[in-house]
Amino acid sequence: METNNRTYVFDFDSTLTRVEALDILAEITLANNPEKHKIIEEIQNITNKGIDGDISFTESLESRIKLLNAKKSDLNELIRRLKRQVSKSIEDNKEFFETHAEDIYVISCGFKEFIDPIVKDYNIPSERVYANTFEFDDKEAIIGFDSENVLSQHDGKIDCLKNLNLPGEVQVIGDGYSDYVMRKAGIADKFFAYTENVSRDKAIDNADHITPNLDEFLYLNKLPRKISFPKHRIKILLLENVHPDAFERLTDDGFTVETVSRSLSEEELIERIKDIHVLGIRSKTQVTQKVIDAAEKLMAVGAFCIGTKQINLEACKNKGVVVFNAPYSNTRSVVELAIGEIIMLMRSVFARSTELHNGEWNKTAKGSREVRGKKLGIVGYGNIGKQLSVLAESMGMQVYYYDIEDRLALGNAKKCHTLEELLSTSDVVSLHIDDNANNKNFIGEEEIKHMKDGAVLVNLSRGFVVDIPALKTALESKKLSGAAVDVFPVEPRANGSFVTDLKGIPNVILTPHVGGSTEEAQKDIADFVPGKIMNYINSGNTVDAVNFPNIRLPRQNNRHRFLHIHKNVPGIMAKINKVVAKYDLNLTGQYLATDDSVGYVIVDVDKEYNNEVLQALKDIEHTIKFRVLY
Ligand SMILES: NC(=O)C1=CN([C@@H]2O[C@H](COP(=O)(O)OP(=O)(O)OC[C@H]3O[C@@H](n4cnc5c(N)ncnc54)[C@H](O)[C@@H]3O)[C@@H](O)[C@H]2O)C=CC1
Ligand SMILES: O=C(O)CCC(=O)C(=O)O
Repeated sequence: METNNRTYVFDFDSTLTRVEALDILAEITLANNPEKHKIIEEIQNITNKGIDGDISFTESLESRIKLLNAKKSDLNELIRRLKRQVSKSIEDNKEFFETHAEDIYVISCGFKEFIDPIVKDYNIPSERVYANTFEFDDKEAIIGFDSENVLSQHDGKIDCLKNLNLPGEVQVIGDGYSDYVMRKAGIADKFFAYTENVSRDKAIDNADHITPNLDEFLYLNKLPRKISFPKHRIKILLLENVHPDAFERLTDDGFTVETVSRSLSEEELIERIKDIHVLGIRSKTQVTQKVIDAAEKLMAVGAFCIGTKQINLEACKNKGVVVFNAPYSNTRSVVELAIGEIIMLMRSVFARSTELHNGEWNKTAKGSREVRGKKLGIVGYGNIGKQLSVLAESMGMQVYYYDIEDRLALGNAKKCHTLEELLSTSDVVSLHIDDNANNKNFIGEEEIKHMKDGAVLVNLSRGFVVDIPALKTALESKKLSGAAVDVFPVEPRANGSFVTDLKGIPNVILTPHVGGSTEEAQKDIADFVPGKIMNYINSGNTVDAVNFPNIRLPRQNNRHRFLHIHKNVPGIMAKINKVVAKYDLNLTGQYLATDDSVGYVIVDVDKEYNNEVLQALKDIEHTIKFRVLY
């Protein structure tokens, strides 16, 4: 048990629990009442007016009890429900209620009948719970409350706290103005507006501190807590119109998230990145060395797409910034677009459609071919190439593929040993190679020469892979009968005007890099990437990181976890262990993952440790980043 000459006075409803208990009681008692919603709304209005001090509390209590029409037996169900509705950060920090049991009080205008059983689980005995009590009739119906209790009176909390005459500094934690009044009256020393469940302007405006959860309260008071750094202090910036689900997932987990619908220029990003802990981007934002140099707090970058060429992965690694992407989420979307475009090109549908848009009826079979039995050449037999192979074959196409790596053929696909072999065989060539810089101008004049006359080319990989002037010439000379291009060597940062040399050429389908832009893909990415980010920030896991040693860590309870990222030079592990030995830490786990340039050590220790150990670990030469998780 610890004490520091301070007492903590907690409100109950919407502070220790996520809800107002009488609202829940109303849901129980009015379950079968046809007027249920109307009555509950009325009760909530009365509750809010009482909390904000707009009507007298006694008046609010009387009116609500009348509307509730509750019985003693309803309280059992209420207690059962409230146990499941304890505020998340209160639940997470149960240890605080154990270590400071002597210093914690509850002063509430709710009722002891349901507060006592809930807070008992948090080590707060009935003697330290100050609240109202119900009055029952002989049939055990709730008919009123003990009107002698000061807490049934307007601003009753003031008298209640005054009567307690608590020693030392008194801190009040609550969501309402009726909690603040104790501070206003000069009986409490500090008022913390607790906004985890509800944000009330009158409380916030008057608070000494606003605490979005108990973590922040404990952090401000330098008290032991479940996580070392409150999550809402971790700032996440999501650019480029990342799907709103990502915002929701990350904010639900407690992070502070900002979104910008477009990509930022290097200068803009340098300015914004300074106080950002996690950056989320898609394919347009360039995370350069200069950006990383300016990123003082950056811990992770999430690429909400497959490609990571836009990120200087080495610069990130050297700064201890872990990068994640979504390698699978949008692959099916790209494949479906490729299939659609192959059919459209082979049938010259866009040419016919454009003519008709311009008022020309041109019913012809010329330049219109089935895909059945045609040869599809897939360049890059990775996650996308392979799926395309399966779908194309199911439409009756003969599939050929070429890859620099050994890739197993799916179905009846045939492997080509050279690019030339594939190009000279295929009626359709579809590019699905990765975004590495060596693939610049991968398809140019020479390669096009090897293609069959009248073949079509589909590029949904990266813009720089195709030499655009060479493609333009081939299309204009009719060497190629069509092309579909989704990606361009230079793409704009935001939606707006855009010009390409391929504009206006018949049977050329142009799309603004939308291969992976489907609702399904974006939703899946918005689930996948935040999951990886949260896993790293919350527990140190680097599984699936693209630039960092991958490590899957076991879950830990009642332990502290130190994360140490350092340059991979000899002797660091020994130095870490020297610190561990010097401060007599009781290790419960130690993990190490390295690559050529960085080492990542995770140290799990028992509850107690000397704070000096943190500085000692930070001070180890070649340390890149160090943080304590919990
Ligand atoms: N248009 C869009 O919206 C989207 C485009 N993409 C792009 O699609 C491309 C493919 O993505 P995934 O299939 O997921 O990648 P992946 O990494 O799974 O597969 C790429 C394959 O290309 C092969 N490869 C690389 N260079 C090659 C070369 N010079 N010659 C032959 N094979 C080569 C690799 O060995 C690998 O098997 C990437 O460039 C990605 O950025 C991905 C998603 C959406
Ligand atoms: O739509 C996006 O954000 C980029 C898609 C893409 O090219 C990728 O995932 O690599």
